Amino acid sequence: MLGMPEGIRGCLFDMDGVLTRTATVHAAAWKTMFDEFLRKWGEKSGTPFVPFDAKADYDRYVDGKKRVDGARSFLQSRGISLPEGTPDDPPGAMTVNGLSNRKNQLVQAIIDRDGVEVFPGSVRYLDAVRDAGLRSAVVSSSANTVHVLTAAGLASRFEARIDGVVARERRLAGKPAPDMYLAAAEALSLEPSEAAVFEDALAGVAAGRAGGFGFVVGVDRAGQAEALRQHGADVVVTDLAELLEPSTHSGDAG
Ligand SMILES: O=P(O)(O)OC[C@H]1O[C@@H](O)[C@H](O)[C@@H](O)[C@@H]1O
Repeated sequence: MLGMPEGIRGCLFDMDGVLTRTATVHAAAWKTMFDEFLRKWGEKSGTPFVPFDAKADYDRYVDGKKRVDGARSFLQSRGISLPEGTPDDPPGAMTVNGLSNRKNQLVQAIIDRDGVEVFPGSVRYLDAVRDAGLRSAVVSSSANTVHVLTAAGLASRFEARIDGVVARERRLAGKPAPDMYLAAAEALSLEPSEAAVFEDALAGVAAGRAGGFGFVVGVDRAGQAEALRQHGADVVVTDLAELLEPSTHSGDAG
């Protein structure tokens, strides 16, 4: 009925791009910040300005990761090494933390201005999970998770939350390491094999595979179904509601 194998007792949901239409909001904020930076960097180093690609660069280096991990990972892809700085660096300072803080300023401004849209199919799926008596947690790298879930009207839907704030407090490694998902399974008193992971990011499905979870659902919002499979998805859907009608999705979950 939920499009998952027997034995799954709980669902661990990524948020941005799975529950809420916020992956594109993050991608836009990353692009504004990195393009500001890359222009300055080009002038300083005498190299041409090559803009951040909000699809290719975002999907490959940034999506699904903790903020500073995403910043560092993209900079590395361009051979740029900046000092780490500290979390209270001013937004836009030429450090990994300063650039990350600038991106956060931008993303929060967009969310405050435009609000948050939920995917209706995901809300239907959350309803079905609750009605089936399964447990559920949200597992997001975002330190803005509470703010986004509240704006989306989903804050009371989950029994556990492992997000960017919790990961920082508990020093959990970020996705693609499985640690955040493992912490969520533990919070629900489930073995990884009893939990399903729902992810739209390559780093996220990789975390699901690395943690030995019972089922990894790739949610393809960006035309990257094959890459999601290669990184660890057992099945790929374009919307969670497809799992409520199992015959329409491609994969091995009958
Ligand atoms: O900057 P935040 O809100 O802490 O979010 C960190 C990351 O959270 C992830 O959920 C998003 O996929 C990334 O795009 C984002 O960068």
